[in-house]
Amino acid sequence: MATASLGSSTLVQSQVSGFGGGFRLQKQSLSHSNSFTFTRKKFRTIVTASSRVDKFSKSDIIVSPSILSANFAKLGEQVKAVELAGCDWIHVDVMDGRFVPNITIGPLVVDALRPVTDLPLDVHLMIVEPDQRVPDFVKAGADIVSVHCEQSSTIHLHRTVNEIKSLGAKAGVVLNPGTPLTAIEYILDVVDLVLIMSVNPGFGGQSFIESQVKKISDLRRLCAEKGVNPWIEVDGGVGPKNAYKVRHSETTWSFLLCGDLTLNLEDSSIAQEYLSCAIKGIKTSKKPVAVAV
Ligand SMILES: O=C(CO)[C@@H](O)[C@H](O)COP(=O)(O)O
Repeated sequence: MATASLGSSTLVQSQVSGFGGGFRLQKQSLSHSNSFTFTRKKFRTIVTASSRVDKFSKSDIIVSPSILSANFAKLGEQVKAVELAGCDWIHVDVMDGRFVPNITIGPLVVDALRPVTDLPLDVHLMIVEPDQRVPDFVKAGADIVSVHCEQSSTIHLHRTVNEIKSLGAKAGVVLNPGTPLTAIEYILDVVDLVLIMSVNPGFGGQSFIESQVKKISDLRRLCAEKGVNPWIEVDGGVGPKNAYKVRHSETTWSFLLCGDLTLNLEDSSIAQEYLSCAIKGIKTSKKPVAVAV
């Protein structure tokens, strides 16, 4: 079967070029005393998590495709393919089979992806007690770590958000479709990003929940009242046909649109074109105009 492969020479080249501002060479050891241990030691070019994200402007429309739909046997190649197709960040969906009914990946996969791309790794933790795992994900190379505000996931939200920031990553907070904005009112001043779930978390390929459009407008109003300007990310069921609903071009506030990009394309001849069109389609999505007949 043909794949969306871009070949290893492309990968190697992009590892030695394409870095932006300040980086340093550092021997890195990943270790944490949780249910698994990193023992791998290696030399790696380090770009700080914040500097990768700070290269983006809040007025940009950012497309952050989810790796959930990738062929995991070809993950590196497929991440490179979406990068070359023009995406901005890579969205990494981490699920534990407890907070959500699906199990995906852990820090080892983030660690494996880090040398593949210099795009920000935007890690969404759909797990119970994320504070237990945050250090592993940041050490593995996450640039943004987002945790759920629901108490069935994060017990001490303010503490966990501050923990993420103290480790040098950007901190995001996530709301399920049924969770009201009041749940994050008192941490809006400390978060870098708010992620509005426009599907119930756990699976790709679900339909966009329309009621979340109002929640996004209400969030923008709340942020304005509080004088804060976090990234606003909308995740689930977003594609070229409906992205305009969650993008508000009248302001300079950016919206990050995840999902709806099928990474798992098996035909390399159409994969790159398909991905480029999908990303462009999301960024330029417009409300259809009624035509008189
Ligand atoms: O976090 C999730 C689902 O829980 C999302 O990131 C989805 O993976 C987005 O995929 P589509 O809904 O666009 O297919």
